Amino acid sequence: MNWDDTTDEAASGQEAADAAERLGGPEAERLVGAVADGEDQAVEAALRPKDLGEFIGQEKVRVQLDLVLRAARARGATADHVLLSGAPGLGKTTLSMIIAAEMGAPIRITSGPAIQHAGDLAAILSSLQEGEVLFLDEIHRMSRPAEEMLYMAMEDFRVDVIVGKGPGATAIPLELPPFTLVGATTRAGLLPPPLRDRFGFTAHMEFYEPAELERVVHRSALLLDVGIDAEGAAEIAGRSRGTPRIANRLLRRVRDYAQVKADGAINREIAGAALKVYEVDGRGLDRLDRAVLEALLKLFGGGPVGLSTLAVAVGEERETVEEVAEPFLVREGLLARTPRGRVATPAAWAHLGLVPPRQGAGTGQQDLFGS
Ligand SMILES: Nc1ncnc2c1ncn2[C@@H]1O[C@H](COP(=O)(O)OP(=O)(O)OP(=O)(O)O)[C@@H](O)[C@H]1O
Repeated sequence: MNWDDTTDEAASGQEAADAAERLGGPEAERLVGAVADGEDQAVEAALRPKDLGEFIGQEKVRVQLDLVLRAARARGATADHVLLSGAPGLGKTTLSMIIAAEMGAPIRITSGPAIQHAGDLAAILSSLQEGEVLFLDEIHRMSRPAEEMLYMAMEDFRVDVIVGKGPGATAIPLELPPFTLVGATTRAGLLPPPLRDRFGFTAHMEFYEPAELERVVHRSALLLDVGIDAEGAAEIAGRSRGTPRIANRLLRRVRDYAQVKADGAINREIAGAALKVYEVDGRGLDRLDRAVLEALLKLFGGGPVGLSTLAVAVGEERETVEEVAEPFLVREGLLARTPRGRVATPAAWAHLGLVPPRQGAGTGQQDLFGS
């Protein structure tokens, strides 16, 4: 993205997903990364809410979806196709499973990158049962021919299978049973309008409020059989970057600490001490986030400074700073991307406990160190 783009894309969490796609390691390996790692995948199934009543937060989406599903059930029909957009770890997969459970239907799970040929999609579609939910994660990464096949499947429950090549190729129509497609994307804006228009219901998932994440932490602690008090849950929730997946991951790390260093129960002190060990600060910033902010404030007086210079200063790739660290810093209102370069906000100075330079007083180095 351009360096003068501002908050919109970053705030939506799209960059975190892009970073995961392109950079893999740096985002996927972070304790506060929103993308699932191997351990998450292993334990998440046990922590997923099973019905809409158990699903925390996302009030608007829950109410609207409840209506869509109840109405379909009352008509004895298959539910409309549903598009879920939002950052990684906010509950899109969970919601797709809930849709299937609420409809009493089986679910098939696949993803855009796994469907590279139209034939791959035809094979999946033709083996669906009546009423089945097909969850297509990262739907924006499907190949073009598969996407075009999906248009017809969604609208007419039919696909044309092309047999042969060149002038002799023929299209053989194949009837499909009615099914519900649940598409998930971090990039709703990238979906071609004909695809977007074929979804009967579109839901945008927002980042969670701290109070909602506290409920997520309490619920998960109960399922994991870990004792936690209200302040301990608040401490974890406040550092979870608005994302249930991160809240659950931090809870597991704090649980380890509580088991080794105390009696296994989690309170504020234990949570704070554990997350200090893992270098996740009170606002959910990790080592990389803080290195970027510190360089911006201490070396460049709060900016403006160019991205490449900032990246060299922290010893990271430009892309890592731009796509892994910055989106959350922008979303938190700690850093701004301006046409002249990266600039720290007053909140950034306050967060690191530093004093911003006076207007026109140079880099602010003296103020920073209290002289
Ligand atoms: N509303 C919620 N209430 C309770 N737990 C939740 C909620 N949303 C998500 N979770 C938990 O967060 C974890 C991640 O959720 P999920 O896998 O559904 O996210 P996702 O949006 O599909 O992520 P990705 O885009 O990376 O696949 C799950 O283990 C689930 O238990």
